[in-house]
Amino acid sequence: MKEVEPSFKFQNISWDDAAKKILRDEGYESRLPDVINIGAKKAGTTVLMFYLKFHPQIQISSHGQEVHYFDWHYDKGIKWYESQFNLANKHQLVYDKTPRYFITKSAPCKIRKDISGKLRFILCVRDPVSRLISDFHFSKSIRSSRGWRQMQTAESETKRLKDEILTANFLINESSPYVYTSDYATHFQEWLKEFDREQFLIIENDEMRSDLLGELRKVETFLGIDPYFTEDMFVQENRCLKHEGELFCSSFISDKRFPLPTVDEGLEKMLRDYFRPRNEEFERLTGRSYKWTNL
Ligand SMILES: Nc1ncnc2c1ncn2[C@@H]1O[C@H](COP(=O)(O)OS(=O)(=O)O)[C@@H](OP(=O)(O)O)[C@H]1O
Repeated sequence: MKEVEPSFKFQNISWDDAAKKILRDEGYESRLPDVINIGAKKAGTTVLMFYLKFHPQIQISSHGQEVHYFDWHYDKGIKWYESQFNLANKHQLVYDKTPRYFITKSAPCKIRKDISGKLRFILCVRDPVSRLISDFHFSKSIRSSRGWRQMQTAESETKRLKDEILTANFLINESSPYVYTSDYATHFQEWLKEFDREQFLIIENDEMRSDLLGELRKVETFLGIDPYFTEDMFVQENRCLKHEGELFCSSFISDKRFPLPTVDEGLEKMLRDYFRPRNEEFERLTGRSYKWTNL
């Protein structure tokens, strides 16, 4: 009898399914995440995933994007969630990054119920005021047309920012999503109702900007995976990574083709006064200090 070529065996199934079959034969399987980067939005979550995906023991979503299961796609079911990730072998960890989970009140409880085993979380944080400005700028920049952008000035952006984050009585508007997302203590409290503090690694944005390799090593240690990143891999001011003889570069700098708002002394003081007690509470909850807590 004629031997059937392996490629022939797969001719009625997609290339993707054929590749998956080969991987399954080699011990790869579909799995729910072992580690979730829960946020916060605009605190450096993309750059962190860009590098971690090169680690041989990390598998991310197959489309390389945020999965948004526990906030937007929960009705699609857990099998759908599982199917969003690359197959992983027993030495690898499956990694989800969806910064909106951090502020989704129902997410911690859903995650605890739906994913068994000892999950680990990475929480990226940043000076709440600079996070707020980045979030404000970025949200509008992705929604707005080029014509709109060209008409913006620092003054018009400052006015728009104030309209968004201040109430009619010129107080900080707690329900503005920009303000709300930067109130780390309120959100983290919800996570601590369901998980132990030890399950979270906090990555601070300024520390990641000044010592990317150091922070990646913290992630490796926290996740119990082999040390992979070395100094010589990072080139062009950390924007590119040398991996298996190739150079991979990406731009993580948000689109700032129209002016940023100006945060004058008065507004900055209001924001700092608003966030200070919340930052202090966040320090207490996380058991570590941040340079921006008492600014
Ligand atoms: N190496 C490094 N370290 C720390 N932070 C960095 C790094 N590279 C980029 N960035 C900044 O990360 C900001 C975007 O954060 P996120 O990727 O979490 O944004 S998002 O929520 O996924 O949209 C975004 O901030 P802004 O530029 O202020 O908007 C990026 O500049």
